[in-house]
Amino acid sequence: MTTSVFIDGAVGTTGLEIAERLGGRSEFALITLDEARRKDDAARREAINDADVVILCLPDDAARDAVAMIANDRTRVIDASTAHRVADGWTYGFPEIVGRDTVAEAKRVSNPGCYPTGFIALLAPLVHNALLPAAWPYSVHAVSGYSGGGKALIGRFEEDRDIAWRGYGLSFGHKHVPEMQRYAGLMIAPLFSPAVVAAHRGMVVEIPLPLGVMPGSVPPELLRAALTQFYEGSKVVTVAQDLPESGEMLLRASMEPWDGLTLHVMGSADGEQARLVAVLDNLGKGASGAAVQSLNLMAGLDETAGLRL
Ligand SMILES: NC(=O)C1=CN([C@@H]2O[C@H](COP(=O)(O)OP(=O)(O)OC[C@H]3O[C@@H](n4cnc5c(N)ncnc54)[C@H](OP(=O)(O)O)[C@@H]3O)[C@@H](O)[C@H]2O)C=CC1
Ligand SMILES: CC(=O)N[C@@H](CCC(=O)OP(=O)(O)O)C(=O)O
Repeated sequence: MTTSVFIDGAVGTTGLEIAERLGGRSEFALITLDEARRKDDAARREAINDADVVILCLPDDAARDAVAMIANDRTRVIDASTAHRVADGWTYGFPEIVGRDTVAEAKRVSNPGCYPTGFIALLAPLVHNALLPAAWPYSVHAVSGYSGGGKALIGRFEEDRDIAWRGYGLSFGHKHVPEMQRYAGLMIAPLFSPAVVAAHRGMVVEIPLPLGVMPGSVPPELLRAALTQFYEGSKVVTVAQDLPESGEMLLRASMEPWDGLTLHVMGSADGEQARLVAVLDNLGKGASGAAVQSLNLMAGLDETAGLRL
């Protein structure tokens, strides 16, 4: 059976990468709107209601408007925006965390944010299994390639080649904090310090852990073992067992599209400190790859079909 798919926002950064991953796949038939009609509400309404699955790759307000255009009981949604990530009635599209069957059966799926993907992948299994405390003020430092800010930020970084690093979120309240707190099961909102580097894609999310002063904490090796067991069998998420041989971690500006996620647990010799680090592609498991993974499950297919792993 063919699943018809309409990508609303198909020529944006996320939309284009989803279309690339669906290209040549006979299980899906893409509904497309030409340049003259892609922002025409009547045309979008028709395409949305014709589709079995609509994937929203739009700014938050436009995503809310698109959902309001659905006038049938059949059309299912994957929303790549932040609009519905902690909204009632929506399933968080993180199959490894919420369960593959839950995503497969969902009608309204909210694609996780790019930074929260790394944060939640590292913390949720450990907090849910009481290996790390829920009542702790976690910090999270992260860098993203500039494609994370869509067409506008890509334009800015490609115009001004002198920006090497851009810290932001300086007045707090970043839009990703609520989903990080909710799905990692935390009692206290994490302190989030995001930044952008002069690379098109790629992301590193780091959570420093002062284990020695954290109540009920366990040694770093146990944290790594628990994550390894949790993600056993996943073709998308890998837990590194050793330190990189070179003794350093690199994000390369030439990174190719990649839909995987690698988790690292690095611990000090005395076990008093650890660094949890997630490495991903903001446009891969952080956006388009995750949307295709959920779409595969919703269509009853292998979750990794068409992914770049
Ligand atoms: N980039 C990333 O790494 C990630 C992005 N996301 C989310 O995905 C969504 C899309 O982001 P991204 O692809 O980066 O953004 P872009 O700015 O690259 O693309 C957004 C697209 O939406 C189009 N658009 C805007 N308003 C409308 C409308 N009313 N009707 C139809 N089309 C419209 C834009 O048109 P036009 O081309 O004319 O401007 C543009 O093509 C956002 O909500 C973002 O938060 C999520 C995770 C990561
Ligand atoms: C580098 C950059 O600007 N990143 C964006 C997050 C990516 C995004 O807009 O998408 P999601 O919220 O859907 O993940 C930001 O920090 O606002």
